[in-house]
Amino acid sequence: MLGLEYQSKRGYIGLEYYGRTIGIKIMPSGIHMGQMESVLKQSDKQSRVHQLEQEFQGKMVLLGVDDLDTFKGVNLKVLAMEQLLKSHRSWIGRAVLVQILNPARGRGRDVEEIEEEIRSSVVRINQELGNSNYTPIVLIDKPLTLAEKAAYYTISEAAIVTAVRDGMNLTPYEYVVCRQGISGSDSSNSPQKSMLVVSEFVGCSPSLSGAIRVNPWNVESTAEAMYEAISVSDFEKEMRHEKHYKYVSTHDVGYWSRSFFQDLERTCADHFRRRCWGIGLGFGFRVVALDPMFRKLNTDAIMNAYGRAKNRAILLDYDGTLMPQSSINKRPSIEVISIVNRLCNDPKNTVFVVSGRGKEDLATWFSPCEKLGIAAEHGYFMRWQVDKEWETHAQNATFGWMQMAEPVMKLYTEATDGSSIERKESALVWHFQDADPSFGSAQAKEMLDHLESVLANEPVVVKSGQYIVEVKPQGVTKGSVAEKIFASMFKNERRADFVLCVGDDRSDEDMFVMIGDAIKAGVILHNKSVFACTVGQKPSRAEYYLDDTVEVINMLENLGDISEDSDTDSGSSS
Ligand SMILES: O=P(O)(O)OC[C@H]1O[C@H](O[C@H]2O[C@H](CO)[C@@H](O)[C@H](O)[C@H]2O)[C@H](O)[C@@H](O)[C@@H]1O
Repeated sequence: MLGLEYQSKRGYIGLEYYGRTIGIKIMPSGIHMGQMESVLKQSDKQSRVHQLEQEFQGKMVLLGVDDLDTFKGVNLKVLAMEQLLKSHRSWIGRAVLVQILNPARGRGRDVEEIEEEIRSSVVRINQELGNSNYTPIVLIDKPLTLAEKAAYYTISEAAIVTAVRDGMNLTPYEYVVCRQGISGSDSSNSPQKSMLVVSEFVGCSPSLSGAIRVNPWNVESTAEAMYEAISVSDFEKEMRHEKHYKYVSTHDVGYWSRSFFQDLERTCADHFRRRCWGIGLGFGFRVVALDPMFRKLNTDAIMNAYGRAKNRAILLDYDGTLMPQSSINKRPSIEVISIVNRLCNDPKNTVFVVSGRGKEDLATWFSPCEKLGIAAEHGYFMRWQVDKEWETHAQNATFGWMQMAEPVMKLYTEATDGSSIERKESALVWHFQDADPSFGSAQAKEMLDHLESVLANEPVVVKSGQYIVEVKPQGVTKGSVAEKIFASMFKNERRADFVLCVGDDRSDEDMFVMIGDAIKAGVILHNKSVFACTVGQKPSRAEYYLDDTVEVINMLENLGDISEDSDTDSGSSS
């Protein structure tokens, strides 16, 4: 949604946005039941009902209540009424459309034109199909009180809403409540009837499952729906009314406001313990929420813990962690190779580079680091050290989905100058780092949605990363890499008592989450020497951050020095 990460929570959608969860839920507002009931009790409403019952005696009234504007589809409704009478001539003289036109909220040529159009249709139809005793369409274009409108609702057999675009539109709700009447009155003891014909383009339409739904642009089918509404059996009218009244009366504004406050409390429960920072200017201004425990990684603290530990797990992401994102040459520098080697050569250490990159590049680049473990393609391939075989995540995985994903990526590549496709053994990646930034990210959001729908039934996930959209097999995450490393150390009686995990992007968050799970499961000794660290200050599951790759390299260099010193010490003492 909007290219942002979201989860389906219980009954609503939770958007993850700069460290906060934004809850999104459809709440079809509803009416104020108390207000409606007090209107129904008004004496002038009752007397107006009696007058209208006499005025329309022997007639079946279909009712429209709309504002005078271009979107309400009033003329379409009038034309549908004409069609109903022409197709079912037995209703001529018996069916009447009463159309209440609330005064326009503004004036302008479009309003004048639509008003003129409605009037001339009504005059023409009434002349053609009416007579001195029968007016097929009654247009009421003066302001009415709610009590007067309630009287019209009460005497009408069906309410017709044919808007071509609208918001919620509570006319059908008001109609249903008026047809029910007041509890305790004589009429409310006998079963009530009501029928609704509602445009599919109106907000309330999905909530009224007993309504006859129409596309108002289709005049013939709207006419048939209006005919059905007045001619079905009384029993069916009662059943539909009962269903609607039950929903409308229980889901009023009070219900939805209580529901809203419950959701608000649940969604924000966690926000109170976060620290919020305003960053950026103008349209770029954002509120970022960070955990109060989120802090800069202290070099002394990690060096002390490192020095004390006996079994260390060190998991390092590559791009954005060991390698600056801006670097053109992506090969690790001699300095990085030397630091990684120093860490690997310490027998207390299990060191892994955990990356989304392919295994050939990583193996070539880190070939001087013989004891380094490599997890490539987010862990689809893992190798414990240079002289060991590559392990594959799933032996019998199928990749037929690539033939579905690639044409979609090609479409976006053709339309987005500077973008390209990377084919890995287990994944396909669309890159847009060299495209226009805003167009590239807009295309990426659209493509992500497109791929998710095309691949909905395939065993893959579609993820966005640093200027990439990637399709990869389900279950392949850096989190499962971390899990395997901790489990293997535990099995070999080398349970980790020091964990350093550094990464910069979304895929690395899976490792941070897994570390928490491993602590709970006891696979890692305790959490005093656990350093989950993201690169850059941003919402993260990591407790620590370092500002950039330079700080990461400096910190690793310090740890490498400790290992080298202890190696020298043990060498000299032997
Ligand atoms: O897990 P990482 O080590 O962070 O790797 C993730 C992706 O790295 C590569 O993409 C990145 O580098 C590209 C330039 O070489 C750049 O265009 C892109 O924006 C970066 O995300 C790699 O190509 C991807 O397959 C990895 O998933």
